[in-house]
Amino acid sequence: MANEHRVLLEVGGLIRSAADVIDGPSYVLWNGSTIEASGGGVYDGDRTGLHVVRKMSSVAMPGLVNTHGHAAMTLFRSAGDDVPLQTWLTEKMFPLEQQLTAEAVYWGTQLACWEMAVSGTTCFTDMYFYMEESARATLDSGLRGILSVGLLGFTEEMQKQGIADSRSFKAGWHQRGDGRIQVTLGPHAPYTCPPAFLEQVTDLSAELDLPIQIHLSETAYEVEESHRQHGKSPIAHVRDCGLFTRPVLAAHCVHVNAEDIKIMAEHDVRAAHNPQSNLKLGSGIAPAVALRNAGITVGLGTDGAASNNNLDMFEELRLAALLHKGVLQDATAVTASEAFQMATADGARAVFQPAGTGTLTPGANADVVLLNLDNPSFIPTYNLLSNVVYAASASDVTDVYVAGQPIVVNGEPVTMDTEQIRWQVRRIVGKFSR
Ligand SMILES: CSC[C@H]1O[C@@H](n2cnc3c(O)ncnc32)[C@H](O)[C@@H]1O
Ligand SMILES: [Zn+2]
Repeated sequence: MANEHRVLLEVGGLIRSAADVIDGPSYVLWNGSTIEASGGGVYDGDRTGLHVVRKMSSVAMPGLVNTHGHAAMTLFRSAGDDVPLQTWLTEKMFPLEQQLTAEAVYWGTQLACWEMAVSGTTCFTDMYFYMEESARATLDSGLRGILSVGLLGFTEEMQKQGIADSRSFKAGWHQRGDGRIQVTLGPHAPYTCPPAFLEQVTDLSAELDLPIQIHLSETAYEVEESHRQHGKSPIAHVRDCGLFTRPVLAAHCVHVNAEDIKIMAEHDVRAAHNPQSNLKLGSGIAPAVALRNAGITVGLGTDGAASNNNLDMFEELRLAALLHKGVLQDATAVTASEAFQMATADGARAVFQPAGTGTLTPGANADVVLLNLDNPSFIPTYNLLSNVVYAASASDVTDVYVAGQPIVVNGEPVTMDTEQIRWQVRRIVGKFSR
């Protein structure tokens, strides 16, 4: 009988990494959750006990990494459009979020996992409420989640509760699902977390050995207010609260100056670039090229579905490659290869994964996405990677594996009950008042 734990995937093309593309017969072999071998041509090792999956009309690529989001905000998709961030947050989202329940977050997160899986995302970050439910939904979906309790520090009671919830979230969930669930700390932003609270979060991060994710320098208003209140930029302010003594993923970084970029580079602060959300909220465009040129690891993200309004990383990948060409009037600003790197290996580094993650090379997680080479997006293929970045879309995704396990097969999610998700989300959302 075939050993189901060693899988040989035979494909018609292989993107092992942004720099290593094979347009022709190739293979990926994984053992359990880890890639054992990959390369061009026909696998010439011993085939005894291998489960062979032959998909010669597909190209295999590493799963996309969504470095910033709020999964259960799928519940609020299109519930607050065409307003700027502060209005969106305080007048639209906060009142809706008051009505959240544990059950709502479970089904909202399952909906996000469904949407992300079928569009080729295998790993995502989350910062939200009722995070035990987000973790449970993620675990059930089979995806990989880098999750944090969203911390708002408006009152001392909220701060105490947030610290306690983060502690118990780590105790209950960190490294569950063979490491698919990873807990981080999630102070929302410097404008919702006072300095003493950010210092406490920094200490907790060191004590629990957990990285931190935070929104930083998203709008011009945030930066102006930071100068008014603290006499410095949000980046300098959180640095002075000690945050950058710990591994930090900073979401947005739209309004950063040269000094901010220097501080981020010096402290190896990683950035999540969310071009669609920043455009939709009218926040601006992050200087992703300057950040990368300074040596900062930049990943791509969607942000929540209420500010995007979808979780499709193929759109972010394409937009990141196009946007900076236009802004800088330089067609070489972000190449297809650089955009792909941001959406995969750099994204994985941004969310604190070990080197090699986000590639299909030996030792990496078997997080694999297949795209249909028979679709128009791949005809013809002068440059396979260019087809993926500039022509492909989520509709080209046919199969998705996370940690070697099938999540989507022939376009159909196999770990999630989509009929149930659809029904539950419609039922739950029907009870919200707006
Ligand atoms: C405390 S849980 C997370 C919190 O963040 C809000 N949120 C979602 N997207 C953004 C964004 O782009 N900037 C700032 N805050 C955001 C979400 O509504 C939750 O309240
Ligand atoms: Zn966000």
